[in-house]
Amino acid sequence: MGKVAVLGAGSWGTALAMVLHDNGHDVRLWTHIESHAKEMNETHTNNNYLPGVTIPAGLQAYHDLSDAVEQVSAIIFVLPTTAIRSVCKQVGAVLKHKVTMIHGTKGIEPVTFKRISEMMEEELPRELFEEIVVLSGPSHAEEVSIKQPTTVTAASRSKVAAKRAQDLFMNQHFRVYTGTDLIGVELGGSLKNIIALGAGISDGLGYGDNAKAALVTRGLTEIARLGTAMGADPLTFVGLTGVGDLIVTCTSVHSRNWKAGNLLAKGHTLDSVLDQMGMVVEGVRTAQAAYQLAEAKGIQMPITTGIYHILFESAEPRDVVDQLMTRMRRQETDEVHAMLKEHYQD
Ligand SMILES: NC(=O)C1=CN([C@@H]2O[C@H](COP(=O)(O)OP(=O)(O)OC[C@H]3O[C@@H](n4cnc5c(N)ncnc54)[C@H](OP(=O)(O)O)[C@@H]3O)[C@@H](O)[C@H]2O)C=CC1
Ligand SMILES: O=C(CO)COP(=O)(O)O
Repeated sequence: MGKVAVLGAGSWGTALAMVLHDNGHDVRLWTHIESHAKEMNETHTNNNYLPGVTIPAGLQAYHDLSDAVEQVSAIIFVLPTTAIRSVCKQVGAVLKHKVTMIHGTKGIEPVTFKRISEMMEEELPRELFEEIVVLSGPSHAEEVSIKQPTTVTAASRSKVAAKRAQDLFMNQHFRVYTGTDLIGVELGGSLKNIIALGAGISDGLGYGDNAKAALVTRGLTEIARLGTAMGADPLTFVGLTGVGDLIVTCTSVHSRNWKAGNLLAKGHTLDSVLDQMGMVVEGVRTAQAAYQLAEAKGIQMPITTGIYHILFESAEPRDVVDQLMTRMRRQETDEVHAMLKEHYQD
């Protein structure tokens, strides 16, 4: 078992570091805040991000990035999307050898429309890695940190790199599949956060299970519509990192995106919601990116568009629901369903 670094000591970085520690790795959990590293090492807790969870004594928090990445065989980026570019630059300045680069971040950059692995490829010196791996799936940190059964997928263009990530993380509580559809896995994990904001809004408005099931199902259709236009395999969206993650994020009490949507529906402003959350709510910026991307590509994403209007143009949630319900009459299936049908007929 070797040395590995987890960059980002929020809820997900801490939970993933605990999985790696359980698997016998020498884990360095890096935070950009010195007092945070000190507090975690002294108290074995991370109360702002994973309250009530004890961090094992052998799992060390680091503040010095060059110490954290020294001699590691793998680096796992578990940061908000907004921090990926700057932390990659910092890693590029201190890392001296090739490693397996993995990330667990779920977002798309507005304006550039870049996925996380694309940003990493742009910012990290090419000689430091071969192919990037994304680790994604229905996996809330709160459950992973207490060893509740969880399944995820490690996807990379390189089967060898995906297998390396599987070997690092897999254990009896944390089951890791491999895959090669990097684009589909990254997009599914990012776009589902927008729909989860919608599920929180729907629940906050007092709508019931029928509305939520409709959001999940029609949300999946528009995720797959954009995803396939971006080069993803449509089948990925019916797997763990597509519908699986969509279900958990739209229904779990742990979801940050669901909670944020719920508060918005109850009349809180976006700024006050983001202040209250104290953790990253990726769906907000991803809604901006997906809305811009759908407009640029002429792709129909009515739910995403409605949520964008609520977030950034002060639209009333109830009016958005009315608009969605009274859109032009359509048939249910479209080109994404046709692609799936073709696949299953093969
Ligand atoms: N939470 C979960 O259950 C899951 C989350 N994810 C994804 O993982 C990613 C991280 O999420 P999560 O752990 O929940 O986020 P949190 O908000 O819990 O933690 C984010 C961490 O990143 C740090 N950070 C913020 N900006 C920077 C920066 N510029 N440089 C260095 N560190 C920085 C924060 O530090 P500070 O304390 O200073 O803010 C904090 O330690 C997101 O993309 C999320 O969607 C994926 C699966 C599950
Ligand atoms: O991606 C997640 C679960 O798989 C986490 O979602 P939230 O950020 O909404 O909590």
